[in-house]
Amino acid sequence: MYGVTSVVGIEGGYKGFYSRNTVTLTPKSVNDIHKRGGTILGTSRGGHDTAKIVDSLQDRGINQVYIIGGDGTQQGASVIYEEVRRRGLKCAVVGVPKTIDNDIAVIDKSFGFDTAVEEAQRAINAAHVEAESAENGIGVVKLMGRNSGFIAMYATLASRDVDCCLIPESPFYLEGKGGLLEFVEKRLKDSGHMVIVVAEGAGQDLIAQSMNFVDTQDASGNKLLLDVGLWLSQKIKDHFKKKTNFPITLKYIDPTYMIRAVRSNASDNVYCTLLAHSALHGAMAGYSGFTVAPVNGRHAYIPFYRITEKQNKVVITDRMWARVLCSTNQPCFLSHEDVENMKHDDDERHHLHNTQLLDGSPAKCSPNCNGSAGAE
Ligand SMILES: Nc1ncnc2c1ncn2[C@@H]1O[C@H](COP(=O)(O)OP(=O)(O)O)[C@@H](O)[C@H]1O
Ligand SMILES: O=P(O)(O)OC[C@H]1O[C@](O)(COP(=O)(O)O)[C@@H](O)[C@@H]1O
Repeated sequence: MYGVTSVVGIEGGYKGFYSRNTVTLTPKSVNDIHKRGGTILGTSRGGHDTAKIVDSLQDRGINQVYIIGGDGTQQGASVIYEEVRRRGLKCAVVGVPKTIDNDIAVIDKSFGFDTAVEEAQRAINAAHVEAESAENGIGVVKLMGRNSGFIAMYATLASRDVDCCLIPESPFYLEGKGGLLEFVEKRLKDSGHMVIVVAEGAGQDLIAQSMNFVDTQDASGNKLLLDVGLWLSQKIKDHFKKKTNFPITLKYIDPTYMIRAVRSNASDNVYCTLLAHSALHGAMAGYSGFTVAPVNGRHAYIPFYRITEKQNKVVITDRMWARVLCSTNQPCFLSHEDVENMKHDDDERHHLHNTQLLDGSPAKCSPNCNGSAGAE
């Protein structure tokens, strides 16, 4: 349609720009990739040398670059775009949102999220079957979600077999009145079994405290997480060990990488096609410096600075989290005062955001240097 003659792939993430040769991508070579999990190009953490990346774009004569990944990747794309602009290069920089965590701000959802939620159902179902079959059976399922608990939240709502959902945004505590252990005991007495879904980033402060853990980071600068599923399982076992006549059977399931590795589902496949079309039309129309994705159901071009200014997180004073609490009947672990304070903070943030929009803040999604189209 646009008469493009050459499309190349960069292998191994950002560092692939300057440490590897490109691979030629043709309609034939990518024809079946939606039927596989993972990535044909490979991925990596770290390795963001902006100057070298833009040198490589320049040397290779690349005039459109499509960068696929999560919120860290979009941050990287944003600084590449700034450098491309600073050098005055004719190269469009486009971000495509792909992460199962759904932690990219502004957009309706990221590619991969639906698939992850769907696959998480299998693990929850297994945990439920195991828990139901044993005396005082407890199934603990860990799901991905480093800072954002969307997978855990949606999987919980979708499955309806979950008795308690723990996410990074909602602090919890174990001991004492209103604590998790009290709830577990009560639920076992009432139903004889239960399923707990925990997002990998939940309760990290609690674990760090109990283990005197010092922060370490991966190559991308992300905090290395401790295994909340193992920790929680042990705490629950320890609690019931102290009780006489209350034997439990706990099964811990960690399906995280199995979930990330599956092929995308039908809804994500369609979504991916729309993202690709939209991204391409945007770059061909002369835009640059944007992430493409639907916002309130409409495909939009969102300037990088809007995408990178914050992370998408579950708002625990919103209705969706209330629906989870309603469906599980779990404690909310917060006092009335905590909730009011959070609401107040959210209102203030919302007000500030709207004021910035009305003020007409920083740069807009800019037209590409070839300037064939696009309004500021
Ligand atoms: N603030 C940043 N500035 C520039 N590059 C970044 C930034 N954050 C992340 N990156 C780059 O994006 C890559 C992917 O980020 P990471 O957080 O690992 O994954 P994700 O894209 O899934 O969030 C990193 O390895 C790094 O090269
Ligand atoms: O953004 P992606 O690649 O879909 O995956 C996000 C998930 O990957 C992780 O960063 C873990 O991945 P790695 O073990 O490969 O570093 C999780 O913390 C996070 O929930």
